Order: sequence, then structure tokens, then C-alpha cells
Amino acid sequence: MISNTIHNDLVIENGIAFHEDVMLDLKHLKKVYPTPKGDYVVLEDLNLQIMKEEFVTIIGHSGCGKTTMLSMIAGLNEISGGNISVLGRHIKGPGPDRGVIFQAPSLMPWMTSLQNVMLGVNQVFPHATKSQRNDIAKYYLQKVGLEDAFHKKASDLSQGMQQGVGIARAFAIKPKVLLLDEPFGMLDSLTRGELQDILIEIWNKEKITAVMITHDVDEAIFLADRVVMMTSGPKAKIGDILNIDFERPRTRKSVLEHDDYYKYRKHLIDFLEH
Ligand SMILES: Nc1ncnc2c1ncn2[C@@H]1O[C@H](COP(=O)(O)OP(=O)(O)OP(=O)(O)O)[C@@H](O)[C@H]1O
Repeated sequence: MISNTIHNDLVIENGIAFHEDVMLDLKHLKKVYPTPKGDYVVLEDLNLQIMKEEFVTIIGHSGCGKTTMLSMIAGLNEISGGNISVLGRHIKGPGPDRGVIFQAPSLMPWMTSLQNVMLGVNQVFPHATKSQRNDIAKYYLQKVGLEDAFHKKASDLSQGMQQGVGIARAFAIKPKVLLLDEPFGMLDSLTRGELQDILIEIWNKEKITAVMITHDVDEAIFLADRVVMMTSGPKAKIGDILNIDFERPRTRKSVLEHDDYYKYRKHLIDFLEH
């Protein structure tokens, strides 16, 4: 049976119907930055659909426009052409349906971990009681292994712990889409691995959609259902998409030992080298 909801969310374009399984839809997206030498067209005619509960990683050469695309999805960067919709609705700016995790966690350094997470929770759940909001913030801090650091000032935490607070803060506002811009780029490989595992565990439990930029091909494969490859700018667009068919839950060992691993890796590296 087709429910009314599906009917309402049905979009017909060029005779093709898209329904509510599509979480994010980027259509003919364009971004132009004005520069002293004239307009610089970073993205042009970029089209991408991301499904509900999908984990998509984005790779591409430095400067091709990955952050530009992500910040436009976040509603933090104006769209020059085309449109972006979340569950069929065009975005008009930032909103609690999209959580963002940046490379640097940008916490309030004088506030504790708990206070930092509470900042977002208070905004998104103003009608919950103080104790309910506290519980939400503590739950996610605990999920990232920071149960002993609720009352530690952000400036006293290691980089990995600070990024953990950033992850807790993003999940605590219960977004539909999580946008991650190289969140582990500044971390050592051990901490990086730990936070990747935590991220996947919470993502899997919360059933949200994740879009993550990374420069690390192995990270891109390990985390993703699909790896999206962007062409080099100017006028960057989606160059190729690789489906990663490994079962979940995944372990690094099982991924590395899988027959397809080197095939996937080669595909991505070939794309980046040409
Ligand atoms: N506000 C701006 N004004 C003018 N040009 C900009 C602006 N922001 C970014 N750019 C340029 O747009 C291009 C894309 O930048 P962007 O940061 O989106 O790329 P990226 O793929 O995320 O790069 P990296 O992988 O190095 O983080 C670059 O050439 C950059 O210099």
C-alpha cells in the first residue's frame, strides 16, 4: 500500500519518481565565489542524491570544493544556483535537522564538556526539563567515552577528547543528517581509529544519514556505503561513485582481509591520480 506520506513526498522529474527514501537531494548545484580577478565557479551542475540512513564519504583533490559543498548543505554558505533539499524541502539556511562536525571542534574553551553539549541541546529542546536536557547531553558524552570528563573545561581536554565532545554535541541535537568535514584530520591514527568506531556505532544506532569529507582513502572505504568522488575544480561536480558492499558491522581486520578491498582502493586511487 502506498501511504499518503509517500504520495506527498513523491517528486516526479523527467519522468522519474523519487520518494521519501531520499534524505538529501542536490540538484544542479552551483557555487560562485566573487574574487578580485572575477567570479570563480567552484561547483557547477553538481547532482547527488543521498538516501536515508546512508553513510557517504566524499573524496577529491584539495581545493576542489568539498567544504564548499558541505557548508552549503549545512546552510552556512549561500547557494549560487540549483537547490538542496532535505526530505523534499529546499533548505533556506542552517537548521537542527543538520548537525555539523568540523575538523577543529570549535568548543567554548572556558566551558565544561557538559556545558558545551548543553548549548546545542538547550536550543533544540527548549521545552524539555533541565534534567531531561542534562540526561541527553550526558548520554552522548558517555557514548564517546567522556563520562569522567563531564565537568572538565574544554581547554583542558586533549584534541581527541575535544573532538569527542564535538561528536557528542552533534548527535545530541538529534539531527536527520550529520555533516562531517574531515573530523579526524588532526588526530593521531590510534585516536582516529577509536573515534571512527564510536562514530559508526552511534550512527548505526541512531539511523541517521551521514556525509563525511575525508582525505584518507582507507577511512573513506571503512566507513562508507558509497564513496563519492569529486572532480577537480573549477566547475567541480561528481566524477564517480563507488558502492562499498562490505557487510556491517565491519572491523578493520575484516575489511582489510576482504577480497574486494584492494579493488576498491585501486578504484579510488586511480580516480585521484587522473
Ligand atoms: N570565501 C571564498 N572566497 C573565494 N574563494 C573561496 C572561498 N572559499 C573557498 N574558496 C576557494 O574555493 C575553492 C574550493 O574550496 P574548498 O575549501 O571548498 O575546497 P576543499 O575541496 O574543501 O579543499 P580542502 O580539501 O583543501 O579542504 C578553493 O579554490 C578555495 O580557495
